[in-house]
Amino acid sequence: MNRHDIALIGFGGVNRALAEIIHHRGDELAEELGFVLRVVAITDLRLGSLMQADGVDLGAVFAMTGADTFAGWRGGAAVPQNDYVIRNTTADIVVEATFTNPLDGEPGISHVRAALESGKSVATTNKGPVALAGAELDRLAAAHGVRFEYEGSVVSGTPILRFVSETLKGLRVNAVQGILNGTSNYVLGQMESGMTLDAAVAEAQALGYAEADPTADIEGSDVRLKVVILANEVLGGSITAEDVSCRGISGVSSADIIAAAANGSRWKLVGSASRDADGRITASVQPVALPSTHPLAAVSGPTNAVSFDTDLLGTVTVAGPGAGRVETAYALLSDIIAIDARQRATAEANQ
Ligand SMILES: NC(=O)C1=CN([C@@H]2O[C@H](COP(=O)(O)OP(=O)(O)OC[C@H]3O[C@@H](n4cnc5c(N)ncnc54)[C@H](O)[C@@H]3O)[C@@H](O)[C@H]2O)C=CC1
Ligand SMILES: N[C@@H](CC=O)C(=O)O
Repeated sequence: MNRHDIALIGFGGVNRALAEIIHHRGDELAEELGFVLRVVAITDLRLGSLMQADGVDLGAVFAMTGADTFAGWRGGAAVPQNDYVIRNTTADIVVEATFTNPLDGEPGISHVRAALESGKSVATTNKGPVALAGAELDRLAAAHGVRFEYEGSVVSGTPILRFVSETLKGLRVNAVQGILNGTSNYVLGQMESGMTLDAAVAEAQALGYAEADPTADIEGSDVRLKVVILANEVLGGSITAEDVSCRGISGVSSADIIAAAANGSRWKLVGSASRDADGRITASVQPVALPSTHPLAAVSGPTNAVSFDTDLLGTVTVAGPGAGRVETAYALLSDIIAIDARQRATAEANQ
């Protein structure tokens, strides 16, 4: 049976959840998908790095506690030798899930670049490389005959990007608007129930929804990156983060929320982008008090929703999990499945 060897770069909530899926559901997935998944390398800031071409014992990794590192393990080191591991691992797919850096996309961009340059396909949930260097990395992947997949960079495991590129084929999407951040939506909901912003953020962190620095969720820079990705992927734009005006939810007070509720409205952090007749893209992130009749008003908790304005079908709205460790790990699995399908199609075409 075909096999994909995986290198996990970053071993926090999302990549650990992917490793658990592979560990617990690997046999079932192999039967269903026709390929085996095996982890052959892991790097993480806290754990160090591990390269084992014959497959990492994931049970032993899950059993690590406290200050344990990979030092002393066969093929292990106490420091995360990311570049060395990415370039020298026997993996054919590198899964990048280190933190999203909204300023310059590093170290994610360098990790993805190193993987593609060394002939490995990449699956990532890291928004930095996609939003800040997506076009360059797409070109690099094509030049090396490998894939760069990033379904989880927008709306977690809910397959927004492939929904547009595969299911909405033939339609022209002119605008996109959505609730694109699970943490801020969860926080606004908890504030509706009387919780403070700080307490609600702490809950979102514990639940695995928030960024390493939750300022990105609250001040809107996370949604800003997602708007860039949607504008470029879905509307065919080539905008940058600077083109997206951005205001987060820190200015929305409990009093604002109570006043909105009295009018039947709910505050939501809305990201949007639209293309005018000349092809110019206008994009923004801002909190809006939506009337209860608005399709996005009822979207609660870490759920996200995106509305696509299309020429032939009118508005199509998709809702689903927008954050969460397991939900986002599923996005990575869907990327791996897409990489496998593309490789098989190429192999068949070359026969
Ligand atoms: N958690 C979620 O719901 C979602 C997360 N994402 C993105 O997925 C990525 C991972 O998210 P989580 O696992 O939740 O974050 P996390 O903070 O739990 O894990 C990130 C891991 O990367 C490691 N790391 C950071 N810098 C590193 C470096 N230079 N070298 C090696 N390891 C490094 C950290 O030690 C940590 O274990 C982030 O980019 C996040 O924005 C995307 C969609 C949803
Ligand atoms: N912190 C983000 C995670 C997904 O991108 C969010 O809350 O949406």
